[in-house]
Amino acid sequence: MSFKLLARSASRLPRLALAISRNSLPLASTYSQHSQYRHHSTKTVRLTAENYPDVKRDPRFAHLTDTDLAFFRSVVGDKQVITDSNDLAAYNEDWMRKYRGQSKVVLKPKSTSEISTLLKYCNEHLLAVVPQGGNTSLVGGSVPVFDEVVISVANLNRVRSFDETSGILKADSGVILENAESFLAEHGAVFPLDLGAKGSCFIGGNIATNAGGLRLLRYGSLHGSVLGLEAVLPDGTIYDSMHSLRKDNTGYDLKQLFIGSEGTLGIITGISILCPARPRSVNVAFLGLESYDKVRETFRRARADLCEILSAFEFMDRKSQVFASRFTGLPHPLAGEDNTDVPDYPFYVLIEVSGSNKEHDDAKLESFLESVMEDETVADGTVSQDETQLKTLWRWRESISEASTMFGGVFKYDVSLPLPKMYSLVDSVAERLKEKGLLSFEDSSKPVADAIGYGHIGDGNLHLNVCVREYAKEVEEALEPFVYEQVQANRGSISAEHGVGFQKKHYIQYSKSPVEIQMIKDLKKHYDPKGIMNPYKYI
Ligand SMILES: O=C(O)CC[C@@H](O)C(=O)O
Ligand SMILES: [Zn+2]
Repeated sequence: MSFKLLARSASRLPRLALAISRNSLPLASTYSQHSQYRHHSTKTVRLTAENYPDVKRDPRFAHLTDTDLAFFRSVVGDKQVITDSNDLAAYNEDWMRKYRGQSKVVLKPKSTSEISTLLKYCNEHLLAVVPQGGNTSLVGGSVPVFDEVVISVANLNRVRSFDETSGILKADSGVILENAESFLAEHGAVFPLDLGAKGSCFIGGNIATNAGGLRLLRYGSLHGSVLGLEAVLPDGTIYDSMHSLRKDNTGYDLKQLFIGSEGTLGIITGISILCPARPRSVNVAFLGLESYDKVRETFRRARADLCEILSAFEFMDRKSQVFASRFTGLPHPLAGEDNTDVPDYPFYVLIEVSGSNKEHDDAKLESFLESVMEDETVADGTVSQDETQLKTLWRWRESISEASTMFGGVFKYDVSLPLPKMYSLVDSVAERLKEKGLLSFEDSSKPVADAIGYGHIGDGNLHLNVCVREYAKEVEEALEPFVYEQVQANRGSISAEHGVGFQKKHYIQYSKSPVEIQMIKDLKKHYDPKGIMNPYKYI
């Protein structure tokens, strides 16, 4: 496969800049020769409860009994009650192998009414509950901390209806995002959310965590797209607002309470969501840039010049691309024939445009790229020529999250920051870890291998991944609350899109005022007075 390289002639484009920033790492090819990469090491799991002696099991909660199990079996059937310790492992542990709970039972109901019966029982018998979707949380939000009962919505996986005129999809919460997307593709529509974990995450979990993803820039947040919900409250009451209404101005918009509630107010069982028409032409450009300021300038120009066809604007730092290269094994998109002449820019940008007229959209993208390369805002780039290339270019962005676990583990920070300050957080964190003698790529006796930055620059959202060889407590202490203090000082948010979960439970005050925290606690107390829903997390 060969990509169309944008003009590399001297007249329109500076020569490939192989000079690297001061903090540079070896080039991708050299870097990948290091032997310290370990795919999904099994040695680094952190046992949540053991490592957090200040987090205690709430003594008000009951312990699971045989009577409870017999009741659960009578509701959902024997097969949907999982108690075998081997089978439980996948539900107790998150995909980063960072958090692990000790639940003794997973329930897999098949309907909203079964969930209602189960929750009513758990509430009456003071059994704490963790709702679980695809278990792709990045903040330890979807696994138990102690022995909570896991209620999985995996068996609620039907599309209920799709109205092609209005674009409204109604579906169970356990539909996998990618399946929803494929279904909609057949009907000329698109799900207004896309993210790297689409093959595993559930749309109900996306809503419970208010996932942001790769195209928020185009489609806005789920707070705008979700038109209605069905959810079961902790006492078993079914809240049904599965409307098809774009406009409903009758006071409090209660469904919003569940969007981003992280399973603390009930279990979402159904969603009604507005799905835009599927763009007929989509194109992606992958660019190399010489500074973060140039990344920002390119974004400013993209917004102004590409206007309504701009559908994603993502940025990746050099180190994140080194990781992606190693992880995917793909030839670099900006490399020469046979993957020679591998470029080495401190920053890369992925721009997606989508619209309804290919000729028009291509011409617009081309003239934008010509203009940013003409004045050397962008140093180098390539544009996809077909869908395969488009997907390959996206891999350079989408694979980073998983690639960041290659050394064994990762501390993930997902913050909103004003654009001018955004990247300096990555530098200051790396410096701090070095000063403390914790970071070295070369020296494998150090717990931290590297700190990388990438994210949805179009949404002001930075992903800072601190890639570790082990989940050492001293690393966590060097990072927290340091990262959150920096974010607060710049009036950012400690969670742009991943949520609070277990990881940020003690830090919510860095983003919410005492009045807001009190209002949240009041709501929680009102709807979940016994506190059974996803305890030890969020608030
Ligand atoms: O793993 C991360 O830190 C980011 C995951 C996801 O939000 C992404 O944008 O790729
Ligand atoms: Zn993200």
